[in-house]
Parts: sequence; structure tokens; C-alpha cells
Amino acid sequence: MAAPPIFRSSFLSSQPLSHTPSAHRPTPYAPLLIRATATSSDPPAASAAAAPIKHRRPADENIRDEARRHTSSHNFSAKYVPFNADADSTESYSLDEIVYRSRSGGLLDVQHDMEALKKFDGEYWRSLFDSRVGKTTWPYGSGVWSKKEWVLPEIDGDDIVSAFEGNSNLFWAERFGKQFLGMSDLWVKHCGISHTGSFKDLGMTVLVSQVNRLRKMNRPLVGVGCASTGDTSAALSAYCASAGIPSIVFLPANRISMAQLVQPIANGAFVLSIDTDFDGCMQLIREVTAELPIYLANSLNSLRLEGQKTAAIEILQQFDWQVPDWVIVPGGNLGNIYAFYKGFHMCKELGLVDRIPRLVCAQAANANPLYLHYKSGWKDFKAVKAGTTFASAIQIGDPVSIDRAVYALQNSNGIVEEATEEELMDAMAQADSTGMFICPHTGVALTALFKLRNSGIIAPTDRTVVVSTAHGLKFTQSKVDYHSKEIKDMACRFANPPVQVKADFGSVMDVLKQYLLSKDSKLH
Ligand SMILES: Cc1ncc(COP(=O)(O)O)c(C=O)c1O
Ligand SMILES: N[C@@H](CCOP(=O)(O)O)C(=O)O
Repeated sequence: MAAPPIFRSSFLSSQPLSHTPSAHRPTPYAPLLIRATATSSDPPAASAAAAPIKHRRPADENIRDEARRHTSSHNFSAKYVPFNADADSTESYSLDEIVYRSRSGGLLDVQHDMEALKKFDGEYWRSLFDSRVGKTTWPYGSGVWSKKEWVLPEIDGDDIVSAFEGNSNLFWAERFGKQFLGMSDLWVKHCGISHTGSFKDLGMTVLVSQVNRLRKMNRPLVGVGCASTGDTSAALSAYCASAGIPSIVFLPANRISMAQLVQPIANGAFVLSIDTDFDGCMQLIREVTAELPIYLANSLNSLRLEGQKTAAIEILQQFDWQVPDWVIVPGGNLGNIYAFYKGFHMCKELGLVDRIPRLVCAQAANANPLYLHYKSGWKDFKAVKAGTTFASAIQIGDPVSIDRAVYALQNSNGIVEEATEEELMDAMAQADSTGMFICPHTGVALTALFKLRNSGIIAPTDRTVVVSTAHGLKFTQSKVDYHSKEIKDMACRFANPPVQVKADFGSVMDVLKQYLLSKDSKLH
């Protein structure tokens, strides 16, 4: 069979897809590739000189209009099915239905038509996803929507609400790895360097886009609501504001940071500060969304995880499709650990990689129901009353996605670790001292790494990725407390408080000389 032509798109990229499709592939219809002129005679990855001249779109056209001209048909699809259902289960729901639970009250999962996706080989998908990185093409400029065929294949580009989220930095933690862990291949996936400062943007673009579609279909949805420890509410309110959809957020009073609280306020959400903890808020939003035309935006809603799973695909892509040995994720409501598993697993099933990494879920010791469950040998799960933790976004005692998390860990030879308050704050300070500015939840994940390195489970040369879930700037008060040594019963070993000094030259010189001597023995 003659190799199908390589499609070149002047609007997608100046670089064509450079791979030669497999000889075994059925004649493809180039899913969502642009129906541009086939230029099979051109060499792949042609030089800049040979690249086609790109014309700017007409002045009266925006990037959505431009995308509309280029859409193509395909037959990928997805539906809701009961999570981890028996093979003979026939229960399923259209994604256009408003449903969060299976008939038996269990969780749902978004199931893709894998047979349709498998008509294209791993090389095809790798090349397609790679061709979309770093562009402003609607909607593929988003790290989530660059994987649209695997996320919400049927949504119209016009309905998508995106801030071009994703494509976050995979940071080589050279100094931290070397100095504190003797590791040479340690990476931090900065999912918190994002539109609203946390990984929640990845899931929220999907959920709000689907709500946008449902509202256009005249489904009775007046608004979207969530319970939140601060990050879900920030993402929900921003995406809803961008689409002009009302958002309602239930926050546990006095339990989230000021920076997180001000986000939904600024974005015009209807904010309820409720005198309970996150688990109490979660219970309330579930009851309310069952009664009122408010769509539930928490990760109980499996749509969210379709966006979040793209962070896993992105990690593989950033390593040029090589698989890391370990990925460590902080866990609270436990949707994200499953999302990572799902992203990695899809890449394996569709032939992009040949294995998946081992997953580690890290919890704060003050809110550790998954850790206790793991330690009991996965015997019956008990929710806990979550205690106060600096990792306030994971102060959750009754995680809705417990079954998903257990599944992900059992199927990835996974491990669960925990971090005390002192451990997580020290780890955060150590990371910051090497040039990062991480959140306490990432401190929890780094503590897990310290423990697994110290016990020899993670080897010095293992390629390890720590997922940083939120931006440190959302949690400055915890850093202020730590560096002021104002935390009861905590040594704050890595505190770096400012030095108070009189406003005269002699005093300034004295403290500077003392400092320089402590840094450089040659000055002694
Ligand atoms: C910053 C941050 N890290 C980690 C988590 C945990 O994610 P998940 O609830 O999906 O386990 C959350 C939210 O729960 C969060 O906001
Ligand atoms: N940390 C979360 C808690 C809720 O998690 P979700 O993924 O179920 O929405 C938050 O920021 O609210």
C-alpha cells in the first residue's frame, strides 16, 4: 500500500507532520488534521526556507472563525460508563446527559471508543500531538485540547472555553536533586504555573466547555457549582466568567488561603463561606446539585479527569515519549492520581509508549485516609476527620474518588506515603532554597520522595517526576509563618528570616561582613 500523503497545514504549523505513517495503518481520514493540500512530494520536516508562506487570517476573522473553516469530520466518540464496570455491563450514558453516578450509586468514567482510536498507531498520535505544541491554533494551542480526540472528541471547537492551559514546564530540579537526594534525573512538573495557579485548569476547561455546549443545547443549567478547598473554585469561577456562565462556590470558612479566596470573588462567582470543613461543603453541594439546575464541577464528575489526564500525556511528550520510572502526586479528593493513571494507561494502550511509570500518592499525615487504607493492605476503607494542615487544599477526610485512587495505585504497582507538618514545610523550604517557589502540597510530594529515597525504593538514577499542583504564590502565609519561625512545635530548620539592621553604614557593613564570612572561607 502506498504511504498516505503527509498533510501539511499552513495554518496549523509551518512544520509538517514529519513521520511516515505505518504501512499497516488503514487509509486514514486524518482525524482533526487540517484538510490542507497534501504535499507528499515535499520532504518531511522541510527547512524554513522551503516552508510554505503563511498568510495572516483576514482582519475580520478571529482564531475561532479560522478554526471553523478547517474542521474535519471523524468518528471518535466517548460516553459515560460505570467506573471499573463488569465486562458484561451495558450501562452507559451520553456525555450530553447530566449524570454523575451510575445506577448503583457508584462512580462513572468517560470511556473512549478505543477501537476507533486504535485505527491509528502510536507514531501517528505522537506526531499529531507534537505538531500542535507551542502554537496559537484554536483550540490546539491548549495542552488539553491538543489532545482533543482523547478528551472530548465530539465537542465543537466553537463551544470550547479555553485559556490555552497546560503545556506547563517540566523543570529539571538539578540542584535540589543533587544537594538533598543525590539524584541526577529529578523533575518537577509545574502544573501550578497555570491560568489560575493550579492543575484544576486542566479539568475545568473540559467541564466548562461541556456546560457551554449543554446550555447551547438548551439543557436546563442555570449555573455551575463546586465545593472547594480553594483551587477548584478559582478555576471554575475563571472559566465560567470567561464564558459568561454563573458559578457558585461553597468554601469552608477560614480554611483556605486569602489568595485563593479572592480568586472567585474577583471573577464574579457567587461565594458561600460555610461554617464547616471541605467534606461538609462537598456533602452540601451534592445535595444542592441534585435539587437545583446547577451542574456539579467537582471531580466526582468524571469529565474533569479527562482534562487532568493530559498532564500525564504531556510528561511523556516532554521526555520525547520516554517513560519516567516514578511519578509522585499529592492526593486529597483523589481524582488526580487516577487522572494520571488514565493518561499514562491510554498512551500505553494506544502504542505511544510500552509501559507506565510507578505512581506514588502523597498525603498530609493530618488528612491521610488513603494512606491508612494502603497501610491496612487495602482492607475496608474508613473516612477520617481531616485535621488542619498547611497543605490546606488536601485537607480532605472523605475523598470522593477513593475507588479510582485504589484502582490507579493497584494497577501501577503504586505506593502511598504521608508527610507530617514539619516534614512538608521543611521540604517546601528546601525546594524554595534551590530556586523553586512551591506550594505546601508539593512539599507533601517531596517528603514522599525523601522517604522513598532514604528507604532505597527510589534509586539515585531513577527518573522521577514530582507533580507540583499549585503555585507557591497562593500559599505565601505558610512561608511567612515558617521563615518567621512562628509555628508552634516546629523547628523551622531551613528558615531564612530577614535581618533587622540599623540605618547606618557601619551596622550594614558589620552584618554583611558576617554574612560573607559565613559564605566564603577565603575571607577568614
Ligand atoms: C494544590 C492541590 N494539590 C493537590 C490536590 C489533590 O488533588 P486531588 O483532590 O485530585 O487528589 C488538590 C485538590 O484536592 C489541590 O488543590
Ligand atoms: N483541592 C480541591 C478539592 C476538591 O477537589 P475536586 O478535584 O474534587 O474538585 C479544591 O481546590 O477545591
